[in-house]
Formats: sequence, structure tokens, C-alpha cells
Amino acid sequence: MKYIIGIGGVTNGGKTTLTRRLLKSLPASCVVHQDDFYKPQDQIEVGEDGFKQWDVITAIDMDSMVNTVKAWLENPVKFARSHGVNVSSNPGETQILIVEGFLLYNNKMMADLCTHRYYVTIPASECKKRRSSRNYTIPDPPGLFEGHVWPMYLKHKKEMEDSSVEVVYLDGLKSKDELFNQVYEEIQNKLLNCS
Ligand SMILES: Nc1ncnc2c1ncn2[C@@H]1O[C@H](COP(=O)(O)OP(=O)(O)O)[C@@H](O)[C@H]1O
Ligand SMILES: NC(=O)c1ccc[n+]([C@@H]2O[C@H](COP(=O)(O)O)[C@@H](O)[C@H]2O)c1
Repeated sequence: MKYIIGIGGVTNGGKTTLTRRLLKSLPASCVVHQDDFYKPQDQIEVGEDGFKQWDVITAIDMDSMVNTVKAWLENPVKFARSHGVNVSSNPGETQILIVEGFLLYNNKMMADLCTHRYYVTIPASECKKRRSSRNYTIPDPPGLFEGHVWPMYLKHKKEMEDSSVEVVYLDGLKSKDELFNQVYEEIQNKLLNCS
């Protein structure tokens, strides 16, 4: 069986941290990070808000991301080996891909590819605090959080909710251990129930 677990949600919610822990604990699992599909900086438009539009889905090459996930689906063992993950090729063995990113479920194809969807949330104040100590390849200009990042987060969350895609919300204020234990246990139970 093949499972694709989405770890979506707000910037700095703890998606990458949770994903790293899951990868360590789920044997032979692979990962696809949405950040790796950002378009080059010169293709990122400046919006009416005056900011470079990093927090919109068109800033990301979603076709390429979807194709990468489809390549995993086609042949998980080949995908894993070409990404340096050591897997056996026993027929029938469970294969797991984790897809991680802040705008996963605003693309219907990506949302549909996920067999399990998690969505991390944290309040604006915590998000701003965590983001201020983060080093992105392109540093945030002054005012980006209030002027672009947070309004776009709210807009995309609403769009996702209006689209009725089913997600399991995760409270990103919980400790890293609590979040990991919750998701790990749920995944184990779901996979056992599905097999
Ligand atoms: N559960 C948590 N509680 C407190 N801080 C966290 C938690 N998870 C992650 N962090 C911290 O928040 C920052 C962003 O985490 P990261 O996993 O990179 O978030 P994301 O991938 O969602 O942007 C990092 O400094 C990380 O150590
Ligand atoms: N990876 C990049 O090239 C890049 C550049 C500028 C901003 N960002 C920021 O990355 C955020 C999304 O990633 P996280 O969910 O890991 O924070 C967005 O809020 C965006 O503003 C990323």
C-alpha cells in the first residue's frame, strides 16, 4: 500500500520539524517539500500590497511538485533509492511519502493526491515571533508579515475551508514531542486499519 501524508499549514507552525521527526520514525519514508518548488525570484510578482508575492500559490511551480509526487506513486522504491533512502523492494510493503508545505491543499491535484491531510495552526502573535528569528534565503522586508504573509495565510485557509477538503487540524502551540506523538500514533492506527 502507498500512503501520502500531507503536513500543511501556517508558516512557522512547525511543519518541517514534525516532518523530520516522522521521517526518522516511519521506515523507508520519503519527503517532498513545497519550498523546493518556488519559482526563481525574478518571476515573483509585486502585488497591490507593494510586496513581492511569495505567499501565493502562483509563486510555486505546482505542476512540477505534482509531477514529483506522481513519480513517487509510479515507483516508490526507485524514487526512494534515487533520493538516498534505503528501501527493500518487497511486494506489498507499505510505502509512505510525506508532502510538506504551507499551501498544499489550495491546489486540488495536490490535495487529492494526499491520502491523509494535516493542517498546523498557530496564532498571529506566535507566528510573528517565530518568523522573526527565521533566516529565509530572501529576508522578509519590514512590514511583510502584517502586510502580506498573515493576510495571505487567512485568505488561503478560508479558500481551503470553502473547498471542503477534509483536514485534521493540529495545534502548533503544543510541544514538538506532543505533536509528533499525536500524528505518529494516528498514522500508525490509520495504516493498521487500512491494511
Ligand atoms: N511545537 C513547537 N513549539 C515551539 N516551537 C516550535 C515548534 N515546532 C517548531 N518550532 C520552532 O518554530 C520555528 C519554525 O519551525 P519549522 O518546523 O521550520 O516551521 P514551518 O516548517 O512550519 O515553517 C523553528 O524555530 C522551530 O524550532
Ligand atoms: N524558500 C524561499 O525561496 C522563500 C523566499 C521568500 C519567502 N519565503 C517564505 O516561505 C514561507 C513558506 O515556508 P514555511 O512554511 O517553511 O515558512 C512563506 O511564508 C514565504 O514568505 C520563502
